[in-house]
Amino acid sequence: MPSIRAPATKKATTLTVAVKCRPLTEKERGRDIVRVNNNKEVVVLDPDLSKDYLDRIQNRTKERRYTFDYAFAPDSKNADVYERSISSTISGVVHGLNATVFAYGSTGSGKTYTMVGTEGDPGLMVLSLHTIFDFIKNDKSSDVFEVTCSYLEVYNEVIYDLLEKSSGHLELREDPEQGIIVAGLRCIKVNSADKILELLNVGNSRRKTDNTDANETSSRSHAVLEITVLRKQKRKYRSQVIRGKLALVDLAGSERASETNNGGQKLRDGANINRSLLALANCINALGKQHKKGLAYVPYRNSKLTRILKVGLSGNSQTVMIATISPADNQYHHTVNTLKYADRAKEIKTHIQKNIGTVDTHVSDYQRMIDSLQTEVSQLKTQLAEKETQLNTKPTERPVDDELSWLNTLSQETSENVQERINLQKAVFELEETNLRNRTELQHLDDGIAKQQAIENDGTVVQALLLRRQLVLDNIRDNDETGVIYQKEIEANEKRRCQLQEMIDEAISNNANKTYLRILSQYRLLGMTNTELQFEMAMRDQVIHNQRETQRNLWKLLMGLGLDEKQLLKLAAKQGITIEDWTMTPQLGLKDSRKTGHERSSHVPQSYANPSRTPPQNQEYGDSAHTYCREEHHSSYYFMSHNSPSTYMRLTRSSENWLGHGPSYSQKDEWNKISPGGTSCSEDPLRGQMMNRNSPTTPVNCKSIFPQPSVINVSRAKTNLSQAGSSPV
Ligand SMILES: Nc1ncnc2c1ncn2[C@@H]1O[C@H](COP(=O)(O)OP(=O)(O)OP(=O)(O)O)[C@@H](O)[C@H]1O
Repeated sequence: MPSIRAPATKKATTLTVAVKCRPLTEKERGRDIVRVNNNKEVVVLDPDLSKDYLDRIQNRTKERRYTFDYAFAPDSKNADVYERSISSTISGVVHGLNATVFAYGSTGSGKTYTMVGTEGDPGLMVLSLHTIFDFIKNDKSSDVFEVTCSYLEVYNEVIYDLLEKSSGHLELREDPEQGIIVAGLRCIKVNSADKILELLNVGNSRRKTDNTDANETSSRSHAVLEITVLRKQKRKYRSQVIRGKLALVDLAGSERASETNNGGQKLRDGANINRSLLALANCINALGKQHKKGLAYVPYRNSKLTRILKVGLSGNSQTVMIATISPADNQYHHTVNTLKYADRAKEIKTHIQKNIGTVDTHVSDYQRMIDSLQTEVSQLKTQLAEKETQLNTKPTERPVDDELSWLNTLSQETSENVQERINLQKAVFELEETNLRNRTELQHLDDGIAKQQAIENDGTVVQALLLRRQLVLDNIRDNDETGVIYQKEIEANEKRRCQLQEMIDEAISNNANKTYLRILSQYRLLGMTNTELQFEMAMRDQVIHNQRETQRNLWKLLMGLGLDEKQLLKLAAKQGITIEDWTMTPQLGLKDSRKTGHERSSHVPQSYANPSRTPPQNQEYGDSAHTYCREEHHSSYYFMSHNSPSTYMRLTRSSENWLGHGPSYSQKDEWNKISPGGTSCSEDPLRGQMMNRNSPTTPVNCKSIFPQPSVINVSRAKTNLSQAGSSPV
């Protein structure tokens, strides 16, 4: 019997921001200039004591005041921070929700102290782990839990596994289900908090730290501890798996070269740390701006750190930012800077939903292909490394030093060139996707303005719409400017690629180290094929996304009919359909950490089956009018407006398919697409593929049937890609 699953509810939530001020350390002889009021307000006094009364009342003081969800004075313990600001978030992880906690602040402000802590004052990582295992221990259901953990660091834009003794460089990969993941990262099964703490200690001892003027044990890398809780539930028809993830992030501290007195490697580390923190700050800026201005492009791709934090910043995650500050007067600028970003982060919205899969959920074919390609790429990399060692050790084969270093440079540059290309190309697609949405909104606004002008007397609504229109136009312009920069970078990358290819070709024809060069060529080629496949997958993601959206809409429609649960189940049974997860659907079981006391129990109602209850609101299903949940199609660049009239068209058509009537060809042109080869096609929601209309079991190449603007983008991208990767170098 076919079955449909009630959609997992989405809940829009804002980032929780807590500020923690550390005590003055013994070494610091300065003045304490930070005051915390009512556990919410942070006041930073003007460090310049010489300012007189007149300056102050004429507002010439540099005193600053900010309000946050929570603020903690220097005498607070880590346990206070934990209890008040994140404990409720952590408990959601056992119920299939994602959570991210990250500490942000300048060097020496207390991030590591807050996240890791000491024996007498255990940090948030330690306290969270205890909560998770306590929950599991006290769980009375028959569910089976499996907890795994990974621990990585990003140092100088390279990812290392902290749970591996001598970890190599790890790569980031985009997974349609899980978002960004780190390929090859070790995930260890654990059954107690103590075991994870042991691993945490081992990992911390491997972390890159250094003694700087600002901090004796300054972390020079960003560390991410990720705990995954799998909960297997036996259901009537099949097993269900709920997966919750908790990411705890200890960032490296921003610093000023002039203050740290660093030189050489330390200076370079500092520059890299600042670069990735700047990328994070830019993302926070853009996300904060989005709240006011709609769809601004968020440059996640500018650093590994921001790509790793992407889900925590805007996707399916309940996120807490702990901004750490020092109370010392000589840290005034750092403190105010941190507070400014924290203030902006308050505006960031994420969308949380349970991660539910079934045991028989199969990995898509595309994903398998990409996985195997990536394994091949990583094997080739190992071969390359081995070859390099041989070249170093075998005296008979050893080429002259010049050749060796030339080959090393070539290999390094080839690898960087491929990675850069992949990143740039995807960034351009994401940018185009953002602007496509902006243009759709612009179109709606123009229609709205025209309609409103015809009926309105005082023009207030028109004014508001015009204001919004201007903001959207600004966004489009900003994004276009960024796009031009990316295009130039792609051209430069392409030029470099040609140069590298020529160098390798020449070397092969000159009989240089052939095997090595062939491996290098192969590596390049596979890197590019990999990119192509990822794009194909992005298209597929979009089809899946649209299916989900249609299902969501169908569900909404069902709920809106006012039938009770029994009637609906009966109706479904008549059609031979089982409805799964009925009671679980509207329940996220999550508290809004921003509220306190009795206000906190903002649960979504248990069931909408009772007609007297409120039908689902937009927000609970992801604000369908203006909120676009990127986690569902994070790598996609096709967009169909959520609030356009076509939503209903899609629903009608798809519902017919769902009920087994087969596709209807009488719908609008939008759904009657013609591939360039002249084949008419329609989308099969069950297969998630476009099918040839004349032969409904024959899939049609997806890229040919999407709406016009996207088709243009893809062909251009495809051309670029084939130019870049079709011929082995
Ligand atoms: N709440 C606190 N109570 C007591 N000491 C603290 C507290 N927070 C931080 N410290 C002390 O301040 C110093 C700097 O803290 P920490 O190493 O955690 O800073 P950080 O922000 O992680 O720095 P970096 O970015 O350089 O790694 C340490 O000596 C730490 O013990």
